[in-house]
Amino acid sequence: IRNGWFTESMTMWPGQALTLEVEEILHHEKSTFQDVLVFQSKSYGTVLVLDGVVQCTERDEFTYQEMITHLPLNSHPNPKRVLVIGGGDGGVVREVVKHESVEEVVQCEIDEVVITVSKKYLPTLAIGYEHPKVSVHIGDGVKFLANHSEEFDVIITDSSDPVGPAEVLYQASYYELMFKALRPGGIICAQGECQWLHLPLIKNVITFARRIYPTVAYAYSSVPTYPSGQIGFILCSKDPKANLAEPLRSWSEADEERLCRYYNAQMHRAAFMLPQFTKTAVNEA
Ligand SMILES: NCCCN[C@H]1CC[C@H](N)CC1
Repeated sequence: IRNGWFTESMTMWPGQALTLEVEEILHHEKSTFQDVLVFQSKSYGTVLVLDGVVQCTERDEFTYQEMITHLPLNSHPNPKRVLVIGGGDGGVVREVVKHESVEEVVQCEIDEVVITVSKKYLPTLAIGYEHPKVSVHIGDGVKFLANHSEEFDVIITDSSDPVGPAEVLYQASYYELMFKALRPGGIICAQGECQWLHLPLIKNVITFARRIYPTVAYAYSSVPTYPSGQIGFILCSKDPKANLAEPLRSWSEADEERLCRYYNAQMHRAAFMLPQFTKTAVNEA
């Protein structure tokens, strides 16, 4: 942080950076896994940063949390048991419990410091932890999945970038583990990086995902404080006939208004409509 500004500049997105004006540093510590920083920004509310990378801000987190959750959940006919890998800030579990059909949400987060810090400084996200349907397991998602077979209807991988603790979550072996942990008809949704910055990575993940799952799709949404202002999602289904781009279930407009600020049935469909350069890359995968 220099003269009151925080800058996110990473080799993962060379030649560009995001800078946010800082009002106050709220917390800064090194956990076992990563550097954890929380600051009050001038215009984006409280900001969580891990190893120098913006994870979420109070102002725009809802776009990402709603889309990574409701794209898979509204693509499943009757989701009862949901697993969240990562998601330490609590935003995804806050969204999952909005689905009446869900009976249990299990979250596996490797770094307890992220949960503790989110409960203290990001209460509008960590509110998810207060719900009776939510149970939290502190540990490595890969190890957790290895001990669970055919248990979950939906698995959401709410991860940071493929550098550091989340690197293993972008490999074929991890997608095989999720496949094994899914019930028949199960769906996974993983943080899928950005079409402007990571097309080779996206192509690589889709290529191996297609060897494991019968249905694979890429979607994206607008998130101002993520690199290039967008983030993608990789969705896979065990159902060969699944059309992930068409919501199987949707709320009434009144419920959409009550429950979400970004997601609705139209945005669900729109998320899968890709610009030509991405569509070509995804089709070639
Ligand atoms: N719940 C927030 C999860 C973090 N999502 C990622 C953070 C880092 C970004 N470069 C990409 C999305």
